[in-house]
Amino acid sequence: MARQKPLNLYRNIGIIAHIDAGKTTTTERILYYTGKKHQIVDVHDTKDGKGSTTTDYLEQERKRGITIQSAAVSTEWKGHQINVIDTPGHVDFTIEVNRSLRVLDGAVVVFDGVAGVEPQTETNWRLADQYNVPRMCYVNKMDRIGANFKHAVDGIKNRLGANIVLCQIPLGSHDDFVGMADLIAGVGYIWEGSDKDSKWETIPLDQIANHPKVQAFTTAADKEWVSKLADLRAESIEAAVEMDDDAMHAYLEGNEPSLETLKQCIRKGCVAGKLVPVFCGSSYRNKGVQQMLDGVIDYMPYPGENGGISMVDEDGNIIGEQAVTDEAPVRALAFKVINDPFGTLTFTRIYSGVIKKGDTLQNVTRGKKERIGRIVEVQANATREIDEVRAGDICAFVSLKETETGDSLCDPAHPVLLERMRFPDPVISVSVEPKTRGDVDKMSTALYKMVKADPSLRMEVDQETGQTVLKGMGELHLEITIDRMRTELGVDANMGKPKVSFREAFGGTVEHTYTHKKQTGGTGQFAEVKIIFEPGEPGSGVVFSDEVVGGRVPREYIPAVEQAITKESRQGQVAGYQVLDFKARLIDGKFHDVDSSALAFEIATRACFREAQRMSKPKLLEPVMKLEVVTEADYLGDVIGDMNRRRGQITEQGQKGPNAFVQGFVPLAEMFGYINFLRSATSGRGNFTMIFDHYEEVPANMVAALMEKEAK
Ligand SMILES: Nc1nc2c(ncn2[C@@H]2O[C@H](COP(=O)(O)OP(=O)(O)OP(=O)(O)O)[C@@H](O)[C@H]2O)c(=O)[nH]1
Repeated sequence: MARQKPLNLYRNIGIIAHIDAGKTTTTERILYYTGKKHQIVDVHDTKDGKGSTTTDYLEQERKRGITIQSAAVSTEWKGHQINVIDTPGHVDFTIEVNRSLRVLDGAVVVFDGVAGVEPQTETNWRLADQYNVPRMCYVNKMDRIGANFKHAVDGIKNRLGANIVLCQIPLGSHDDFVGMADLIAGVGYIWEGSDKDSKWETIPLDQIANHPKVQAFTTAADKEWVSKLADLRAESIEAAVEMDDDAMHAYLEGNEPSLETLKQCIRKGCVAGKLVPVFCGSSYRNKGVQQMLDGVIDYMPYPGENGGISMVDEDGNIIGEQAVTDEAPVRALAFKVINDPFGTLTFTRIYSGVIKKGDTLQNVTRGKKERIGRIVEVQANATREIDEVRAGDICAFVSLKETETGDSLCDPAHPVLLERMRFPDPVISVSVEPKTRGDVDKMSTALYKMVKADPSLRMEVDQETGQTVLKGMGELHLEITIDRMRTELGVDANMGKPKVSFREAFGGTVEHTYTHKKQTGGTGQFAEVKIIFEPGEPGSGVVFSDEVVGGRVPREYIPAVEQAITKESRQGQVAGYQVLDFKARLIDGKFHDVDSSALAFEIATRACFREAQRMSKPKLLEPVMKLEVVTEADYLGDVIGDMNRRRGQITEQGQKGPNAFVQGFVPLAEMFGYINFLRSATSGRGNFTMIFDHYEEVPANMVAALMEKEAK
């Protein structure tokens, strides 16, 4: 079958934001207006158990009202196929945002019009920078009391550093939110009828100020925006034409660009990541969503418009780029695995080629064959079976056996690895045990499934105690995993006290020689290694270099040395935590024709590592979290005092809408149960967000006390 829809009529977009900014509501409205859903269901309703929003379908999500899993939904708008990924806002689920961004072509970043830029928006924005994802902004909740478009836009410019073009500005705020000015088209939209109607009257820009609904504005700030409309439009035109030399010249010669030219200029800048169009609305009141969808079509890239996907070798070095086209061998990336009552769904992004039902693909990451049985497209209310998928598509394969998140699926005749997703290491761990003794095996099978679906989870068995240990990105992340295991897989488990995942580092550069010699009759063991260990930059990982000359350590033993360093670095000398970021340079060594072996070199290297790390005055590192607390101003003093007691470092404080906020860094070890403190200190009115930021050295005088606390 030939391609039904040209690639330029596709948009694969993500909706990303801070918790509660309104992603789920916005996605629901998108599905409603694009005709895939016939009734508006609100997140409020679901919390009361009255309805069910499409993308929030897990029981925990309904209970907690937060979106844990990002689900891909396909829909259509004005002849375009739009695949939307609703990503979770909660900080513990950054991983979900991370992997969605990897496979998206563009993102709509949703802001709460009252709160503006929030910590998770910042984190997600930086992730989108890393993956070069073009973005547009949608300032939602303009109907809320305290909504402040200027505050949101200033945050986008100053805190996120975005070069923006205002495509729309709201006309009024809170109860006065009566419409929007479209600065690109040069018109105003004034809402008519009730919220449910979502109808509007279109009027010329210069008549907006005279409209009776605008004349009735009650606040000076709302009136001021309207008085500046002509200037704002001129600014937007300038920001647009700056993206294109021809348009800029024509504009400088006094020719007003056409609407078409303006849109092309903004599209060019947006696709290249140089310009961020800004929209506004109130999803809850059905205002602005259709215009925002038009913006998605006008400004978000189609698959391949921004280049293809990088192909890499085993070490992750880029070896080429695969363009997005049907005419190349199949290259696809599995980005999410969901255990669903109907079987496992493996969400996959197809970059090139055509995959048909019944095809066999090569899972290049695991070196296994994978047969494609059923292929489905997930729509608002149902899954639709399809026979084939092509370059640019996002779909789910049902019941794949071997594939995990991040794996590359390819034409078996042309296997190649696609650029990997990067996942952070867990920062917190808990012991878990089944509620019923007989459920031990069932629990480890269930945990294995959870870990397979979520690359930011790890499961280990503690060698000393035999306990099963689950590691993740935060307390809530682990709690929800255990909860999901109960509801989805029927295994009930208890969690122990959460523990911090500390790390270790070399304190300085050490050159050390170790000789392993053993002679107990028969063949002996002999190996000598001389290694320089150097601390590396944060995030540089473990780097090994073989700098031996003249065959003083024979080539066949070098892999044993490298592996020994990796193994030994998992258990450092301060307190048995993983040693991060160092370079190990093997510079010399000795061997013996008869007595040397890979094992002897492994033993020598491991001992060399242990002694060298101890000699280097090693450091203990702890995860440090970025914390933001928003509360009524009266409580701010107590919150700050408490942050200081928790070894916190305040970086910023100020006003956010009607509330005060404080931001800073606090060690995770001091943050367990923080929610309880905050509730009582602020009479339940304070909110916080906490995101892992970096590892930092534990002050020497704290090491013993911390280790003692951990041991309890
Ligand atoms: N006043 C107002 N409330 C809104 C608007 N959009 C969403 N909300 C409300 O804000 C709350 C959060 O909305 P959600 O859509 O669940 O937000 P979310 O960003 O998906 O949240 P998570 O999935 O938990 O990250 C809900 O109570 C919504 O009804 C809006 O435009 N105006």
